[in-house]
This record gives sequence, structure tokens and C-alpha cells, in this order.
Amino acid sequence: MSVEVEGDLIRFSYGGARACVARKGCTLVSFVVNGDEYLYLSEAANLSSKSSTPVRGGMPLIFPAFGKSYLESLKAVQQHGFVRNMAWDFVIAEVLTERTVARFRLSHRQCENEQQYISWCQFYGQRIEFELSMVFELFPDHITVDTSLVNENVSELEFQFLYHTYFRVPCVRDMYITGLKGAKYLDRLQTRYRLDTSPMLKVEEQTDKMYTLGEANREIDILSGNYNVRLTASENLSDLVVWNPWKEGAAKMKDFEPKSSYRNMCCVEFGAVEGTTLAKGGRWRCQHTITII
Ligand SMILES: O=P(O)(O)OC[C@H]1O[C@@H](O)[C@H](O)[C@@H](O)[C@@H]1O
Repeated sequence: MSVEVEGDLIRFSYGGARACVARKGCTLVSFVVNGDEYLYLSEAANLSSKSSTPVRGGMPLIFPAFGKSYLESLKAVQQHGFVRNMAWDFVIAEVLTERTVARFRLSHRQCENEQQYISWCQFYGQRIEFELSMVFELFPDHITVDTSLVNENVSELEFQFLYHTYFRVPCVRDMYITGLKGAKYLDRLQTRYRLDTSPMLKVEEQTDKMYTLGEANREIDILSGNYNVRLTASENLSDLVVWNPWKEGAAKMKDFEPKSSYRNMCCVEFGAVEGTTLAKGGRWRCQHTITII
């Protein structure tokens, strides 16, 4: 049970579990249980808070825009928003009964020189005052992340949100994702809506699917040899993205290394990407848990 700060990285453990969060984007870059790493991290990922690119891998936070947003209020914001580019404040990490907790925070004060934040404010014609906080709770076989957003001053603040999680798998072709049966999805590569009728999703080509989760889809398992995880989330995270760039997509990404590592990863990402509005003074919270099964 320990907490160590090493430059921009905060490492903590509990029992046989270890985690590491980079201040850059408050990105969980490692989650190890009994010696096995469950998150994919590109060898070319830059974890420094000073770098201008987000971390390629781990679990960057997507906010306030998902993709190149279709929402009018977010059109001026870049793909996947800007908080993944910011150096978050590390607040505290402590070993408590049954878990180790690490807390991080980002507020509008840290974003004032960020062009994307400035563009976002222009839509509202005022400075957006907000605070985001991320709390990681590490247990011997699972990790929970709790995020909260406070809107301090905008009458109706609109945002999209996603945990952009890259899972490490021994072989993507041998991986199954279960729990999506009956969920409608948008195939983002073909801009076509479909219904998943299969109890198991296989990823065997370039994939970018956005699922709308129903009550029957609240437990998603990634089954891959000895690397099996169960994903759960609060009900307000009712969208799930499954993404793999495959060979051609990996080749186009400068920071995706080695290029062949698309075979050893898959993004399975819980979020709220339809757009949520938060009233002035309001707080929005969500939670996501990754359990080793
Ligand atoms: O390269 P980025 O900006 O991190 O995005 C990677 C992918 O992230 C996924 O969440 C999106 O569904 C994809 O469309 C996108 O390509």
C-alpha cells in the first residue's frame, strides 16, 4: 500500500493492485492487478504535462466535446475537447480502509490561456467558470473513477463526456465484448444506425461504433484469454463507444507505436455523448468501475 509522486506521475497501490495517473489530462495510464497490465499505452505516448498532445492510451477524459461535436455550443471546440490536454492539479492520495484514493482537480483558472477554452466561452459570451474533479479509488481487484462537474456561472452549460479507455488485450481478434445485445448503435465509419443482435461482439476490422445502452446493457465484459474485465457505470453514462483504428488508422497516428499494436488494444468507452445540460450552480456526477474477473 503506497503513494509515490514522480514528477507528473502519481503512482499508488492497494494489495496486489497498482495504478498510475498522469497529471496530463488526469489520465489513468496504468492499472495492474497481480502483475498484469490491463490498460494499453502507446510506446510513443507523451506523459509530460508540458507536451501539447493528449496521452495516446490509458484513460484520457473527453470533455466538453466528443469527436468533432455536432452540437452548436461545441462546434468551436476541437476533437474530444481540451481537458485531456491540461495539466490537472493533484490534490491528495491516501491509503484508507480497504482502498487507496487519489484526487485530482481542474478549474477554468488553469484553462484561461487555452485557445479551445476561449472559443468555448465565446459561444456563451462570458467566461465559463467550472470545476472538474476526478477521484480514483483503487481496490485489490478493481478501480472506480468518480467524476464531478460544477457549473458555477452559466445559465445552461452544455457538454459531452466520455472515458476514452484503451484496454490492453493479448490479441484483439480473440477478444469478445459481451453485454451489448439489443443495443442500438451508430456505425461512425458508415454513418448508419444498426441493432446489435449478437450476445458477443468481435472486433476484426477498423471499428468505430457508438452504442446507446439500455437497461439490459449495464454490465459489459471484455473477454480475452486471461485478461477479463467487467465494466460498469452510473446510469447517466448511457453511451458506449467501441473503437479500434486497425492497421490503416494506426498508420495515420504519429503517436501510435508500435503500429502493429492495434492488435493488442481495444477502446471500450463509457460516456454521455448526446449532450447534457447543467444549470448554473449545479453539479453533475458520474462513476465508472473496471473490475478484473
Ligand atoms: O485520436 P483521438 O482524437 O484520440 O480519437 C481517437 C478515436 O476516439 C474514439 O472515441 C472515436 O470514436 C474515434 O472516432 C476517434 O478516432
